[in-house]
Amino acid sequence: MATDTRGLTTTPAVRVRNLHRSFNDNGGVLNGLDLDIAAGEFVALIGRSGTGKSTLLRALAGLDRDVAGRGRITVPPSVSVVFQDSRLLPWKRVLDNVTFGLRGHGSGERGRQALAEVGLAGRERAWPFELSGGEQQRVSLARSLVREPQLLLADEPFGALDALTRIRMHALLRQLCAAHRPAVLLVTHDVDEAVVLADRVIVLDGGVVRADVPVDLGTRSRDDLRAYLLDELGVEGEGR
Ligand SMILES: Nc1ncnc2c1ncn2[C@@H]1O[C@H](COP(=O)(O)OP(=O)(O)OP(=O)(O)O)[C@@H](O)[C@H]1O
Repeated sequence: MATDTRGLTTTPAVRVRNLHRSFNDNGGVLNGLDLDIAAGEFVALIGRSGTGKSTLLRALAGLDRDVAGRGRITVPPSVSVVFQDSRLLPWKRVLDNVTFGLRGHGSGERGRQALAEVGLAGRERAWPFELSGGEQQRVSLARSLVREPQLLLADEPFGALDALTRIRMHALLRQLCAAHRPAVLLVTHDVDEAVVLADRVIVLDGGVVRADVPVDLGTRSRDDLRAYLLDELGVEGEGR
């Protein structure tokens, strides 16, 4: 059981217990992983290349049903996923991409609102190819958030963007999460991104959680946290 800021017991939005995943006989990728994410909590997941970050995210998204493994996963009913590429449908206009699959009255208006929230008011009738990479990721975020997910899974969503656009997208994601309060699991290679965005940073290694570090800037500076996490990742010369 997780506890909230008042110390009260809360049911986590995400609960993973003893999760195992393997792709061949060379050993497991996930080896008994446990993880809780509270409702509204923003967790960043870092780890060296090939440690199983995407494997974990896909397991939470239910996108790995054919993969060998066991363990218990509980996620909320409403889950959205954002990937590094925006995965927009090229034959649909921006608004239709956002509202695709949405049912019910007023979905067009909800889509328009979501586009306004990500700074794309007026681009509803554009085609995806007319947008920049950053704008396409904004549409992808709008498409996720219009569904009001209780859990947002993001796999390197800003990995393909230039540094300035990334910074803008960080601000946007923070703003969207403050407004909608989904639980978030963000997979990233970027320790700075993790520290800037997350309430908690998890380091994956050997198929389990190696470190679970709250981002509490009252007790620790961002630089200190960054150095600590780089140490945990085994990045020589960058640690404390
Ligand atoms: N569909 C698959 N079939 C076989 N092996 C796979 C498959 N998906 C992942 N793997 C293997 O599982 C391991 C973990 O992969 P995963 O993509 O989860 O790592 P990651 O931490 O997200 O890596 P990166 O940071 O490089 O994106 C890797 O060794 C990878 O080769």
